[in-house]
Amino acid sequence: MIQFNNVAKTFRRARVLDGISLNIGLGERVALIGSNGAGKTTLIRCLLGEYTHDGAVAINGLDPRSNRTEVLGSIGFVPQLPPPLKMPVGQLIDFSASLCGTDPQRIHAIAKRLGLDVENILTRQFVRLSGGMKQKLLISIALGRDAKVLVMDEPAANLDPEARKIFFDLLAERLDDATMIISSHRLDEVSALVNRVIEMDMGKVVLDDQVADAVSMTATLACRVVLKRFEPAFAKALDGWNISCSDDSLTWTGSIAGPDRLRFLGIISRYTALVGDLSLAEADN
Ligand SMILES: Nc1ncnc2c1ncn2[C@@H]1O[C@H](COP(=O)(O)OP(=O)(O)OP(=O)(O)O)[C@@H](O)[C@H]1O
Repeated sequence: MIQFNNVAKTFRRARVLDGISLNIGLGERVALIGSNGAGKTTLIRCLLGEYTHDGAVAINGLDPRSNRTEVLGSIGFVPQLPPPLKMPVGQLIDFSASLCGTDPQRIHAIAKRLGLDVENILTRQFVRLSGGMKQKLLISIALGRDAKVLVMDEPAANLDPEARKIFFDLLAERLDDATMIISSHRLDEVSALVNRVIEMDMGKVVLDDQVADAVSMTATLACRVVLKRFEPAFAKALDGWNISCSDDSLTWTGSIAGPDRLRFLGIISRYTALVGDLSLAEADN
């Protein structure tokens, strides 16, 4: 579905992509990870047909630079930095919907599921929304259409846990009909969403790993943490998670979205000395 064949890109004299060859098939969900400056965004920009480069890129056999309209019509893209658009939200939705031939109401419906009530902000300039609101709207625009390829740069970074859970559900609904590339600095943020991890460093692919596809994206885990003693910092760290404590603040119970399992355990691991007992069990949805 997506092919990079010996792709190289040089800015001035710096070689930013250094012979990237990858084949990404239908149904693959790729975490594109790597440190700052590794070349992730540049690779994505080549896929979107924005840069000239050496080597070849193809989506369904089409070169994105010479078939930009057709290729962009098949890609839902959530950029790393929201564009500084002054356009009002309602107009932005209508404009985006008309570009990719979808019904604006599909975008409204996804935004609503993510907790963004678009009807109340139709006349507000996009640039004046909060970071999380912008991200929800960009995700809604990317998912509110029949895109065969979803390309997302740190898509869940600004979302609260509730919106993240809904975002994972929305992606789960697209597993059979879309290929996903999710760029991130941190594997723990995206690990449960993906079935392949590609790590870049200094313009090269340094790791390309198929990963176990065991955690269902829609699973909910019942969670229970028993503390040996209470620390206010622990309560603060769990602020925003769907978890609450007993009267003595020692027993914490709640539910965790399946794909958030690793992120949650990462937080708990900072308080290992406090934890007397911990359980996470898959519950029926
Ligand atoms: N338009 C440009 N002109 C010159 N250099 C550029 C340009 N775009 C990117 N670079 C350089 O290319 C290298 C790779 O940048 P890129 O944005 O692709 O990395 P990245 O892996 O996405 O990093 P981050 O995680 O910080 O977003 C960096 O050294 C960057 O400075």
